[in-house]
Amino acid sequence: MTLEQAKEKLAKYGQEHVLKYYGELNEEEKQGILDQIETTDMSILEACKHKEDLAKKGVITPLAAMQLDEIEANREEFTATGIEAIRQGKVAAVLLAGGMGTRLGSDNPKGMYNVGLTHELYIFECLINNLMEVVHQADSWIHLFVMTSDKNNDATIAFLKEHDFFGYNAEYVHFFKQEMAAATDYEGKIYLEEKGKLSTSPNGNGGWFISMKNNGMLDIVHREGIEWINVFAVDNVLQRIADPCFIGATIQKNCVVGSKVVRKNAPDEKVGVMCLEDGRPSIVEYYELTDELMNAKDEKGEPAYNYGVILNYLFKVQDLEKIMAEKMPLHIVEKKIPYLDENGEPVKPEAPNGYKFESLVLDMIHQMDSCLPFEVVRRKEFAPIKNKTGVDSVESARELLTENGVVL
Ligand SMILES: CC(=O)N[C@H]1[C@@H](OP(=O)(O)O)O[C@H](CO)[C@@H](O)[C@@H]1O
Repeated sequence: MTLEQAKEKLAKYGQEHVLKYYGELNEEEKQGILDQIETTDMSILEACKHKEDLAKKGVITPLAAMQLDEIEANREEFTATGIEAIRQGKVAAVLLAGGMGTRLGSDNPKGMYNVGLTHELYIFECLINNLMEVVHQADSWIHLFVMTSDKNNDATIAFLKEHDFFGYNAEYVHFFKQEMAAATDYEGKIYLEEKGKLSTSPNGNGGWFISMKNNGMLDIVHREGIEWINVFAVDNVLQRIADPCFIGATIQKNCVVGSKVVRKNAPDEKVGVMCLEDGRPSIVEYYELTDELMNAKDEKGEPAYNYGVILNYLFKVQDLEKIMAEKMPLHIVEKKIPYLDENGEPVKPEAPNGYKFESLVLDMIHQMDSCLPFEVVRRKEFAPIKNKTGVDSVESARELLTENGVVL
């Protein structure tokens, strides 16, 4: 993009200030900021002006989950169907790993965190070990797509190569980067991180399929005849990936999405809850859950919204492609954003000073016609590492790993 074109685009969105230091930049930096201006979706900044209209929910009603007893009664049949789909190469997995281990006190990609005590055991390693169990069971490799971000792509690739992909077949591992979104002040003006660099952050986990497309990954999906994609989060070390029983149940129930859920351990547990919204499958994120929904009871007196998602979804590719052109709701998150002050000096704020814009994978569920919430045993499949200590931490995950026979 030329300087003229950049100016034109910036003027349209009232962001001309980002070129304030353009004259001071060297040629490479100039090109850098022009490229950034070209690739940044600025229409989303308009969102700031209509904050109230964003991500508004419709009428929420309960959605029943397939519970453990029903799953047990059909385990063999579901598993056989799932294994068959895997053997036919119809199933792939997508690891959402764009994040850093900042909250764990690490500067590395989150997946590089070592949860081992007497020997090294990295989060990535735990996940690959889990997937390997299915590879052995099905006697078939499963394509694993790894979503990284600008912040951690090179480190992630180098780390996995250095460790020989923890025994996974490298031909079945593919990397792609999630896109970045601009971060702004409270007036919707983009911050500068450096004189030649807009302040940006990963665009949320809802952009994963579009990013796969933009990075040429769908060519692989089509070439290989992949029909189902299991997306999952990097932070859950007990995550069962490409679980044949889950895949089989989703296929047999004729659903276009499956979502692994756990019975909530408290009404205010920090998990999104499965529900129907205006009659379609949906998820209300924990910070948007009203007291009324939190305490609602069904006819049996049980909590009506009792199934929390563990960020493990199985999507039908065909249906993902159908919704690709649809706009996703944007979530605005208040954050501490490093920026340059009036004198061009870098500032690391102590308190939130602006917005980041994210689209969320759970909003994709609402765009789908049907979803099977599939209950799993919490202590066998859910050990998320969000913090260093306390609830959902390295400590609690270690306890659960040990309980499941993993030697730390
Ligand atoms: C946008 C999104 O996918 N949020 C997920 C995700 O939330 P966190 O804020 O990352 O903890 O993980 C939770 C499970 O650990 C899940 O319940 C929730 O819905």
